[in-house]
Amino acid sequence: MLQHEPESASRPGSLETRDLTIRFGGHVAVNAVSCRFAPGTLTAIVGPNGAGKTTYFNLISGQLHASAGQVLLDGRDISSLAASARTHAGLGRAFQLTSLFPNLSVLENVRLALQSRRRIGLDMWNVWTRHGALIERADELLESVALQARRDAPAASLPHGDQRKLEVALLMALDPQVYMFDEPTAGMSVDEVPVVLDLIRKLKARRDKTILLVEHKMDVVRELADRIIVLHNGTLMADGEPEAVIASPVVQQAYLGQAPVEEAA
Ligand SMILES: Nc1ncnc2c1ncn2[C@@H]1O[C@H](COP(=O)(O)OP(=O)(O)OP(=O)(O)O)[C@@H](O)[C@H]1O
Repeated sequence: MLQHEPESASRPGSLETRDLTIRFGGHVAVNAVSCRFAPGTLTAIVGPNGAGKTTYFNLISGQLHASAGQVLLDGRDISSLAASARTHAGLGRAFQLTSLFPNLSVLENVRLALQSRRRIGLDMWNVWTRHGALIERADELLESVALQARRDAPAASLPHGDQRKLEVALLMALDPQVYMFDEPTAGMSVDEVPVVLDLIRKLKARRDKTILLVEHKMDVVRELADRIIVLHNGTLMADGEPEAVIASPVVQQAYLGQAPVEEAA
C-alpha cells in the first residue's frame, strides 16, 4: 500500500500522531496509530462501525487523552493540552452545539466564533468599528451554509440538519489550520448535503489547510479525498490513494464485515 512521504513539520497545519493508543479497560480502541497529515490535503478516515475513527478524532482534538503515544501539531507535542488549548493552537473541530450558546441567536454564535479568532481587545472604538465588519462576515458565513433565513433564531431551536450546518459555519468562522469533520452530513436531508460538501470542496481547493474527514459515504470519500486511511479494530489497516485503498482486498473484506486476510489466515 502506498505510504505518504513525511511533510516538513515547519509548514503550518502539519499534524502527526505517533503510536497513538487508548485503552478502555482491557479494550484497545485506538492501537499505536502513526500517521502524518500534510497541509493542502484532505484525508478521509474510514472503517467499519466501532473501528476507532471517532475515538482517534477525540484523541487528536483533546476530548480524550491517550494512554500512550503523541499528537504533534507543527512539530510540537500537544498531547497534554486540553481541547480548548488545542483549538487555540490551530486544531478545529466542529463544535458540539450543547457546549456553545444555545439561547443566543445563530448569528450571535457565529459572531462570537469570529471574535474569539480575532481576539478583539477591549478598546471600545475597535469594538464598535469592528462590530459591523464581524456581523457582515457572520452573515456571509451563514449565507454560505444556507442558514441566512434562520440568523435570528436561537441556536437550540434549529432542526438537526440546520444545527449541523451551523457547526460547519462556526468552524469556518474560527478558520483553523486543521479542519476536522466527523460525518459532517450525518442526519441531513438530501437537499442539505450538497451545501456542506460544497463548502468542504472550496476549503480543499484553497490547498492551504489540513483537512480530516470521518465519513461513511464512499461516494463522498471518493470525490473529496486525496488520501484514505482505514482503521480496523483500532489499528491502521491501509493508507494510500483513494482508488487503491478502496479496491484493496483487506478493505473490501473489512467493509463486508469479514476478517481481514491477515487475521483470517
Ligand atoms: N468512552 C468509552 N468507553 C469504553 N469504550 C469506548 C469508549 N469510546 C469508544 N469506545 C469503544 O471503542 C471502540 C471504537 O469506537 P468509535 O466510536 O471510535 O468507533 P467508530 O469507528 O467511530 O464507529 P462508528 O463508525 O460506529 O461511529 C468501540 O468498540 C467503542 O465501543
